[in-house]
Amino acid sequence: MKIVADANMPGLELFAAHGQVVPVDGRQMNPSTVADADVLLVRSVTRVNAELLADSPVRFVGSATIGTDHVDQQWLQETQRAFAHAPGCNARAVAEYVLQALLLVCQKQGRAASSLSIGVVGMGNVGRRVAQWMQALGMTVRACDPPLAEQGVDVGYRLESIDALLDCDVLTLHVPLTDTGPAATRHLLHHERLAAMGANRILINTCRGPVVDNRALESLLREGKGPASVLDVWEEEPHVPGDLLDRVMWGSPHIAGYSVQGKENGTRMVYDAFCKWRGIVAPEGQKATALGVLAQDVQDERDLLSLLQTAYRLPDDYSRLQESLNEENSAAAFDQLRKRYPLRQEMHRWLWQGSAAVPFRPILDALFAPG
Ligand SMILES: NC(=O)c1ccc[n+]([C@@H]2O[C@H](COP(=O)([O-])OP(=O)(O)OC[C@H]3O[C@@H](n4cnc5c(N)ncnc54)[C@H](O)[C@@H]3O)[C@@H](O)[C@H]2O)c1
Ligand SMILES: O=C(O)[C@H](O)[C@H](O)COP(=O)(O)O
Repeated sequence: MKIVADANMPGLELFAAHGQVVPVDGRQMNPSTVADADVLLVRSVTRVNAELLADSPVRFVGSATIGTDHVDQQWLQETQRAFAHAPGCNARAVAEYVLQALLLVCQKQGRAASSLSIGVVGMGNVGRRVAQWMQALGMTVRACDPPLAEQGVDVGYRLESIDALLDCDVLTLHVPLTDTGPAATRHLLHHERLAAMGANRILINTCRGPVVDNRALESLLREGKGPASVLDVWEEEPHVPGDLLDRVMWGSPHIAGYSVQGKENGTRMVYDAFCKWRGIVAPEGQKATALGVLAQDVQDERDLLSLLQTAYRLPDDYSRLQESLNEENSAAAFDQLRKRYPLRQEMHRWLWQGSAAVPFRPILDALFAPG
């Protein structure tokens, strides 16, 4: 069996027991790369559709990602090709990123995050965790998810419209990128909505770049009328517009979900689906032991930010992304930042020891809860 895989997918050795694994640059995959492949394993940068696979014998496609906008699932189904992805694999990494982003902006603005309201747009795997953690921090949480509202799903919050949420102090986006249907999300945050948010609000986008109209955001920020923004994702990746990067508060190269555990979970979930597709029992994964102890007292939000930054520093990602724009080929530099991303552990991989002021206990419990 020939298994063509994105070379950036960790843990490919799991698949090596089942055939010949051929690692390929995800952006360079083309019909000839998959001409004699049985299995295709991708990440978000490979477009999987008829153009890539029509003449290929590939029968199983796995994407080690949460997002699936790069995959034409309908065509895969119509042509009887099995598909699996990794729902929720890196939700925790994204929630840690959002928490740090929020604390950084608040520290810079001299505000207490706990006193703010946050609108969570998209209450799936990531959005629900973010909502739970922000509530644990003491924020007022509001939520929006028209598809779940339509289905009558109870997510623990009253589901409001996106327009109703524009008066929240903070808006955080956790929707898939979609182009059709009443809940399509491309340019969900268009010029009018961004302008309605205004300069006193905070916008965090960790879902997909085109959910925010990047040009509208840049022009509003240039005029001093746009929300303080933290962007992990960009409308035309791997191209990042320098004028927008200069105007956001923090930015990063689509790495919010790039924790060690987020990536490992992604591969593992696709591997389990692959084994099921082949009718074999997947061997158990190894149980991880704690990495060590983080000893730090948490008396205020500054301490909480500093604790988070023992594991990961968003400002470092921002600096690296800014520097990458000086490279002759900044799009290739963007991909390299992602390919060579430093190992980043999720907080729950450590044991935390210290004293905490009462209001911070719920968020610390959530951050260090196993699983
Ligand atoms: N930056 C990163 O590294 C990173 C990491 C993980 C996920 N993501 C992105 O984040 C997205 C969300 O992840 P998830 O795991 O929560 O996905 P999910 O599928 O579990 O949840 C998405 C939710 O969005 C809702 N939704 C759809 N259209 C909506 C709309 N117009 N308004 C409000 N809600 C809407 C859906 O009903 C669903 O509940 C993914 O699709 C992916 O594109 C990015
Ligand atoms: O959808 C996802 O899971 C994330 O956006 C993921 O982290 C993207 O990473 P990539 O597949 O581009 O390496």
